[in-house]
Amino acid sequence: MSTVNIPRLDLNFYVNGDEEQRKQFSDDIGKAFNETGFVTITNHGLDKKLIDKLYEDVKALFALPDELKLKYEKPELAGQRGYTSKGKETAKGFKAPDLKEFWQIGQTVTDGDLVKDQYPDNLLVDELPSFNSTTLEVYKKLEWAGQHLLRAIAVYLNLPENYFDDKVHNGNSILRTLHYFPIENPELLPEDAVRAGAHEDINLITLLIGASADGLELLTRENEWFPVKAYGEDLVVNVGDMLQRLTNNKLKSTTHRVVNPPRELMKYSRYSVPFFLHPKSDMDLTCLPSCIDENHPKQYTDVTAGEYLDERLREIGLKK
Ligand SMILES: O=C(O)CCC(=O)C(=O)O
Ligand SMILES: [Fe+2]
Repeated sequence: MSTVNIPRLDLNFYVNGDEEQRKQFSDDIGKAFNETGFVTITNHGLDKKLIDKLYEDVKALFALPDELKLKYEKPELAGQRGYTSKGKETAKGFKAPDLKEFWQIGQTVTDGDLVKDQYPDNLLVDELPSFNSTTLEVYKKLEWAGQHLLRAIAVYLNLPENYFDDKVHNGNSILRTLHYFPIENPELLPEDAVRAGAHEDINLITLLIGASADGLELLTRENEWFPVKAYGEDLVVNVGDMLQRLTNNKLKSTTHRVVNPPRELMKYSRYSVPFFLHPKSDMDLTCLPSCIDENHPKQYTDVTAGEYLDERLREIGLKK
């Protein structure tokens, strides 16, 4: 099996470090995003207590009866807010849907920004007020961490440090709480049914809480699957297709999946919480001129983030 370097980086080095530490952080994250598309991040601003509380609330949500959760499934929202039931999302190129259900929370604009009109309101879980408040707090904290990671990436790309700031302020980010549900009879599953089929994320970067659980794997350049492991409460952070597009493939949106556990463990749940950091929909994803040269001809047509998101949601069956 090939070995893959997924460095563990301390966000505090970038946020509060001296010049040398900040430069080191930018270089390290840029290099890892160029090579494997994945890093793990410590000192990201979410303490263990908040993460434990989040998982407690997420478990309580999915433990609610299916009929009750279905009350919060709104097909007109294309899964972007509230509940998406089992069997709804299918990775591109797969026949069987992923073995998961999820709940998504979007942006809450409170500063009068006109972008508010573009976003549907979040659905609140009447039965679990603490789920609503915890996820909102986690959303804000991950937005903060993501903004600082993008600053470090902008420096690596020789852009102004604040290049992404106004593009992600009040952006269309999504916090997804995920439940890979127990399967009592794995032998009855369709052949290609997995927890999450091989895919690339759509957004700029993804910050994932809970990747200490087994199952997440990335596809190496040698076309081998390699397990991604995070230490303790570290976040796993990876490049999505929007950032890959913007950088004309300089930063890699690496294919990943969540495999099924051994048969005897299929009857246990797996939970995870990715935060998909999206810009506002008017962000121009045209390849940066600095990422195009003789050896790296332009690979993508010009598109805005909003147009691109629409196209991708149709592909995975969430938007009709
Ligand atoms: O559950 C995980 O560990 C990863 C989930 C994921 O890749 C996704 O939802 O895009
Ligand atoms: Fe993903």
